[in-house]
Amino acid sequence: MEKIVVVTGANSGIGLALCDRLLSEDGRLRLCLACRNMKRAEAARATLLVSHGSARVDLLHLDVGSAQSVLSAAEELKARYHRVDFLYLNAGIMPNPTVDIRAFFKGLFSRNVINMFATAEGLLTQQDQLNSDSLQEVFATNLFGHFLLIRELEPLLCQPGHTSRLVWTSSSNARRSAFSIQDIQHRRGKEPYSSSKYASDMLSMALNKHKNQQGLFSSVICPGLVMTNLTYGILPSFFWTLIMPVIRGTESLDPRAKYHSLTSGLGTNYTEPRRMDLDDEMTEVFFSKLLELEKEVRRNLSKKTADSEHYQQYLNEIQ
Ligand SMILES: NC(=O)C1=CN([C@@H]2O[C@H](COP(=O)(O)OP(=O)(O)OC[C@H]3O[C@@H](n4cnc5c(N)ncnc54)[C@H](OP(=O)(O)O)[C@@H]3O)[C@@H](O)[C@H]2O)C=CC1
Ligand SMILES: CC(C)CCC[C@@H](C)[C@H]1CC[C@H]2C3=C(CC[C@]12C)[C@@]1(C)CCC(=O)C[C@@H]1CC3
Repeated sequence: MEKIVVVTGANSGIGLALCDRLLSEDGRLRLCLACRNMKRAEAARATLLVSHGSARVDLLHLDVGSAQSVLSAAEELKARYHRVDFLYLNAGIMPNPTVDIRAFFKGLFSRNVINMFATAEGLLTQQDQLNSDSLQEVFATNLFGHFLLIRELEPLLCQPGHTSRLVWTSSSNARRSAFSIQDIQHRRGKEPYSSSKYASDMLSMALNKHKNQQGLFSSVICPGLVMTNLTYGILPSFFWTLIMPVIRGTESLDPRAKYHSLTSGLGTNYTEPRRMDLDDEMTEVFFSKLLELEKEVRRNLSKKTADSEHYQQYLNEIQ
C-alpha cells in the first residue's frame, strides 16, 4: 500500500536530504513537501525528481509559524489524503544567533570541551520576536505550529487498525535548564532555540502517552551538527570549512530516547539512542499548557476572522 509521508521544512538542508533518502529507501511512497516558500519548494521537487524520476512528490504551502496557515494547510491535507503514515516535524529556525567567543575559549581548555562541541552548551544565544499570533517566533515555528498541525491532522494520523508515526528533528542543544514551565514560550530568556527543542522532546513523550492507544507513535532524532542554512547563519561557510575537522570527532525506537546521528573521530557515521532528560510530571503540565494555548490561539483567530468580516460588511454598507 502506498505510504503518505509529509515533511515540514522540506525545501532545504536536513529536510531535503531526508526526502532524498526516503525516496531512495522506498520508491512507492508518496511524499508531500510542506514548505512556506513555494518557489523553493518547486526547486526542491525538481532536485528530487532528477534522482528519482518516477517519484510522486506533492507540494503544500505551510508556514508553521502562522496558526492560520497551519489550519489552512491541514484542511488541504485532509482534502488530499485519506491518511498520513509519517509526519516529519522538521521545519525550524534559529534567528540572530550569537556565539559567545569568551565562553568558547574558556570551554576549549576545560573538561567540558567535548560536551561543548556536541551540544553548544553555554555558547549560543538568539534574539527572538513576536509573530503575527503574538507568540514567540521560535516557539511558534519549532514547536507550537507543529503541535497545532498534529492536532488538526488527528483524523489522518489516528485511524483504527492503522499506525502512524511522528518524527521530530530535535537537537543536542535541547536542554532542560533552558526551559521553564512558567515561561513555555521562552519570552524572557536568551536561548529560545534550546528551549523549543527541549519542549519538542517533552511533547513527543506526552504524545506517546496520550496517543499510542490510537495508533500514533512519536520519536525524536538529533541529526548532529550539519552544514545547512541554519548553521551558515551562525558562522560563514569558509569558517566551517576551517573548523569542521576539529568538530567532527564529537558526534530507531524507545520513546524516551533521542536518536543521535554521530560521526566517530575516524569519520564513520553511526546512530546512537540516548535517554532524554525528561520529567513525567512537568511533561504532563506542559502538555496541558499547550492545550490551553491552543484554545486561546483558536479564539483569537476566530475573533480576527469575525472582525474582518464585520469590517467588510461595514464597507459594503457605506458604499
Ligand atoms: N543544522 C544542524 O546542525 C541541526 C539542525 N537541526 C534541526 O534540523 C531542522 C532543519 O534545519 P536545517 O536543515 O539545519 O536548516 P535549514 O535552514 O536548511 O532548514 C530549515 C527548513 O525549515 C523551513 N522553515 C523555517 N521556518 C519555517 C516556517 N515558518 N514554515 C515552514 N517552514 C519553515 C525552512 O524554509 P525556508 O527555506 O523557507 O527558510 C527550511 O526548509 C531544524 O528543526 C533544526 O533545528 C537540529 C540539530 C542540528
Ligand atoms: C572559533 C569559534 C567561534 C567556533 C565556535 C564553534 C561553534 C559555532 C559551534 C560549536 C558547537 C556547535 C553546535 C551548533 C552550532 C555551532 C556550534 C555552537 C548547534 C547548536 C547547531 C544547531 C543544533 O541544533 C545543534 C548544534 C550543536 C553544536
